Amino acid sequence: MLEVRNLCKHYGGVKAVDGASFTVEKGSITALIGPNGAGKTTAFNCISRTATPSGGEVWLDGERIDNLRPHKITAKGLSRTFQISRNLSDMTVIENVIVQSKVHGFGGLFRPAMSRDEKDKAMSILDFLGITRIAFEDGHNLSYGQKKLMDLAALLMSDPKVILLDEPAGGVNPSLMEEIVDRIRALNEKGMTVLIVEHNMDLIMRLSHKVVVMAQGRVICTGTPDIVRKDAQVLDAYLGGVLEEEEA
Ligand SMILES: Nc1ncnc2c1ncn2[C@@H]1O[C@H](COP(=O)(O)OP(=O)(O)OP(=O)(O)O)[C@@H](O)[C@H]1O
Repeated sequence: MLEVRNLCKHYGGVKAVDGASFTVEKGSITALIGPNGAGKTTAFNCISRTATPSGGEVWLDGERIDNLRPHKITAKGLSRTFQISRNLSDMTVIENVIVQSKVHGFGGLFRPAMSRDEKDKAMSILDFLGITRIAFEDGHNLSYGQKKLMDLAALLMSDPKVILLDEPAGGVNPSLMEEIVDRIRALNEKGMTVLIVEHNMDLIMRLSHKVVVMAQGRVICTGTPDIVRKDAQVLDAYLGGVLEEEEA
């Protein structure tokens, strides 16, 4: 469904992404993992076109999308969240959800005129995510985890086919993390394809069907969580320390 071919992004002399290729199969939960600075977020930025790739191609459902503007990519069915919540704190949750979905997070200096349909849709998404109780809370009253759920709600407003989640459980308390995992799984069961960047190995190993490991801008291993866990190169580059810590 999503195919990344030889993707490159250079910042001056820094090869943030250096010829990365991988695919995300339709209906899968695919994880993109790797040590800090491996190029995961940059790859996300290039796929969603919030950064311009220096080279390579991105294909969605057989159509090349790396030359499209971000809102066109959203319209084709690909949406993403950001590592840092883009919460517009002077608005309520429901306003945030609607505004973010309209302006892709780069505007929103006004209170939105919300149509009845938009409100109904936003409320049903908040209901699905289990957060209707905070629909009319001000953004600045939310916990970090609730903001993550709000971002997820905003992303679902565009009816995406594939979603890119950048550290959805980062900094979230364990019980809310379980809720987020549960909701991602429920979305996937409804047919949503998911690409996820996350540092929490336990979450990745439980949730994903396939894992793509990046290091220094390149893909060094791809496989099921079990295969990736045992790959010598991955252990060497990254997982060794993490898994040894977990097993200790
Ligand atoms: N705008 C930028 N300008 C210059 N260098 C950048 C920029 N964005 C990223 N980099 C560099 O590119 C490399 C990859 O960064 P990136 O944030 O994509 O890694 P990551 O795998 O997402 O890391 P983390 O897990 O810490 O979020 C790093 O060396 C980073 O310093």
